[in-house]
Amino acid sequence: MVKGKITGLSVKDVRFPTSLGQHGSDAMHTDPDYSAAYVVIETDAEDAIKGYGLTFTLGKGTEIVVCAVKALSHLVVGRNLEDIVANFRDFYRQLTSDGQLRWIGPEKGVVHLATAAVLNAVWDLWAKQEQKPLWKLLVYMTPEQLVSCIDFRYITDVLTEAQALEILQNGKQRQEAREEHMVKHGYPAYTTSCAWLGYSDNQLQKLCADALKEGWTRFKVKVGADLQDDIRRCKLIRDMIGHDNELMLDANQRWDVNEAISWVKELAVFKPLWIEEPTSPDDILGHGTISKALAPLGIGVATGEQCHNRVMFKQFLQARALQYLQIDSCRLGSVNENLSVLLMAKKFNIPVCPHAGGVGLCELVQHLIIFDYISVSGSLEKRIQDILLK
Ligand SMILES: C[C@H](O)[C@@H](O)[C@@H](O)[C@H](O)C(=O)O
Ligand SMILES: [Mg+2]
Repeated sequence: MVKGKITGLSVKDVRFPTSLGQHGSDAMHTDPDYSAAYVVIETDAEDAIKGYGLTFTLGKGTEIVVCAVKALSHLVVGRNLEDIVANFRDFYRQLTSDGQLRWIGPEKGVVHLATAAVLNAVWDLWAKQEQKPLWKLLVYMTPEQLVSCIDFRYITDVLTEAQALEILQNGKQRQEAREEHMVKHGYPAYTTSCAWLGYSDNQLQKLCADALKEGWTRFKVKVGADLQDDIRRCKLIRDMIGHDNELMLDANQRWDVNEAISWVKELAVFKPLWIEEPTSPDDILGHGTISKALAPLGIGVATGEQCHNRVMFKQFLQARALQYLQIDSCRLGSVNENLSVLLMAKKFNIPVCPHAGGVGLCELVQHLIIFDYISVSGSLEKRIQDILLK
């Protein structure tokens, strides 16, 4: 039973000096300080349970997201949790359609990151009051309840409410067996922590050897700044992991479209599964061109960590511009918007491989992808989740 009126919302600017060790560095973010705008909401309920939510940021940007969270808080404080979850679609709309704040979005950029942090806290509060981990709350919601959380505005040309319901109803079939599988085996994952761009070859070798020893079988390497460095590093890692293990590349938006194609062709000998964010995250048709050019080499295009919203994902899917869809628990408008993207991916039969290279993201997004397996896609084929090693 959900209960209580939201009586307070606070937000903290939390930063870790990861840039000192070049942890998290890539071809575009050379000095990232992993950070978060961290939201806590309180209610007047006797249980005193609080909801915790965050959005991932890098250093200075956190200041601005914190301001945006404060600007949204009047839409949250004073509301009854029961009313929010009974009509979650409306609440999502109120947060994303505020007459003054939507001008600096809409549903993108700082204001959308702030929306994600606030809504993540609301979902956390709901799951805690129900005494379930978030994935289980989602798995045990009815298809009607799930659909009532989604804002279908702008996506009904590819996914109507009725179609979403049908997918979720089908997802209920043999759901118990998939839940058991998740509890026993967990979700397949790859490590992104061995080969940040600022790491030396020695460091890369050591981390890769450690990860192999721990049983990791899939590895992501940062590329995009210097072709000769990329060739050397990819060779190093491929030689270590062999051809039974999987290699993925991530360029973090470094290239123009034609440059991406020619650069990745030079790296094709290392047989990467995908090239991630080869160009601007907004260039849907550019991703389509790259996908087409690399398909004969067996290399897919992965993107999504900086894809603003469901509308962009809709177009990526319509344009067949990605082969691996990387949802992010804090870039999209929390669980609500991620649900719509999971359902669209199912409709287009595109595997979802969540992004989680950032503080808190691994912990959050695993709930969404476990739900996806149990209740939406029902498949683990070509599906792996991003994981940071401690
Ligand atoms: C700045 C960050 O570490 C990114 O490099 C990271 O999210 C990366 O793109 C990833 O896919 O994990
Ligand atoms: Mg990435």
